[in-house]
Amino acid sequence: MNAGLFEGRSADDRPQADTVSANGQAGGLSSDSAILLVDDNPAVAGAMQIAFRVAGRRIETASGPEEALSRLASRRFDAILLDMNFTPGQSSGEEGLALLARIMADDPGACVLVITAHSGIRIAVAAMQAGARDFVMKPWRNGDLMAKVEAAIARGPSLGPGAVAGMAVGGDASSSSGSGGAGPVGLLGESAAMQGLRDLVRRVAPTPAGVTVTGPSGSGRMLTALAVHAASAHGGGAPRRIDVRDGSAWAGLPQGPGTVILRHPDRLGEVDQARLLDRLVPQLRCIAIVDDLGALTPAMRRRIATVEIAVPPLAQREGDAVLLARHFARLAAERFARPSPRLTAAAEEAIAATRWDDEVRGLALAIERAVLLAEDGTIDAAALAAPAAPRRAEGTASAEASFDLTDAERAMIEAALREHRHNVTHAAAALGLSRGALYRRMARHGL
Ligand SMILES: Nc1ncnc2c1ncn2[C@@H]1O[C@H](COP(=O)(O)OP(=O)(O)OP(=O)(O)O)[C@@H](O)[C@H]1O
Repeated sequence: MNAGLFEGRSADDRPQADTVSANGQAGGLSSDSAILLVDDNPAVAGAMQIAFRVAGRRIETASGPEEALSRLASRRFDAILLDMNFTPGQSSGEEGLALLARIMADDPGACVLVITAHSGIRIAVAAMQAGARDFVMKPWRNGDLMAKVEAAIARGPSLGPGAVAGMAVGGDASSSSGSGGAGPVGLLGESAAMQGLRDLVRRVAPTPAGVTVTGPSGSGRMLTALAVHAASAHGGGAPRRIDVRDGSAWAGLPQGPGTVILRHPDRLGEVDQARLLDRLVPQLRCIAIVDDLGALTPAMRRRIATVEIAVPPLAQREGDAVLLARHFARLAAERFARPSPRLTAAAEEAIAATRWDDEVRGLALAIERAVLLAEDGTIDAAALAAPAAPRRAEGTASAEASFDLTDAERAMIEAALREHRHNVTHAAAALGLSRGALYRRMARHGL
């Protein structure tokens, strides 16, 4: 927040010769190094953007914690420059320290340099204790700034007090620098439910325990599974993902140490679950996404479901729908090369009040559509009410009556599954079917 730019425009404002190599790049920073600057002061952001661009670096900016976390959820940065105050009049550094704690908890390998005023040495020390790799004092000299960023990236993560052994995504500078590895996974949301979910992920991920991820479809189960993997000992590489309903995919099951994300083991019958179990070697860490824990055989449950992580439906995440909507709006604007749109207050109210079909995925789709259709960079409530895909009315005849029995059976099964939050055992009971019979019908309808 505090002002403070360059100490005048001198030769020092340019990167110093000893930090620039023959190809014009500063020392250890590659030309595709991406830096994230988190600062709400447009003058600081503008000055830093110029400084990094002159040095041939790419830099993105975020004006506060929400935007910073959104950007960090969509890509990995080689270094993060973090201002410590974002609210006018604030100088305690608490906002910056809170954001630093969140960044380090999500990714202990993150390379963070904090930006403080000269009077902020106490804050800088607290930040270093919390895992920051260095600090930059305002006003800064561009040569020093580049050298510090370069050195911090090259140094690699240290196991500071905030770091949990085994959780760091790789232990050296190269694996933390974003080019390789799966990188951290941003599970956004500030609701108590999401904070609890992230805590559980952090506690469970470093262990070899089998984890099942449950919750409604579209709520972020795969993202949660990826977050468990990213924060685990094998988090440096992409995990194998296998939909076990596809028998031919079983050949891809790792036969040694590693992690596999198994989709839908609960959709297999008992015999196939036993066969699958035989293929899961002891050193393999399993993270499974299931609709119905009760459909797992006891043996399968013991192997893959030591801990359950239940992803809460959006309706149970106070305030998160709007935050996610802004995140998806930013992502969509980037993807479609549009200016980042603003959501009106009415649009945000509508987003918070809507029960999103298909959960987070449904919200993302509505926002993407609205971004594409937005004409003046604004998304209002009407833009969100854009035509939804025609849905069969639940339990009633659709507008265009259909007497197709296959369609009717599928509609009833879908309705029962929705009603019982994809708990197959309960849905089967409601339909008067055995679980096996329901699974067979679900398979027939591709559900
Ligand atoms: N908390 C979150 N923060 C950011 N993005 C999210 C979050 N939760 C979900 N998403 C995004 O929403 C979309 C749907 O999430 P995901 O694929 O994880 O759902 P799912 O529950 O695994 O769905 P299904 O099992 O039906 O495939 C993805 O694009 C994901 O990145």
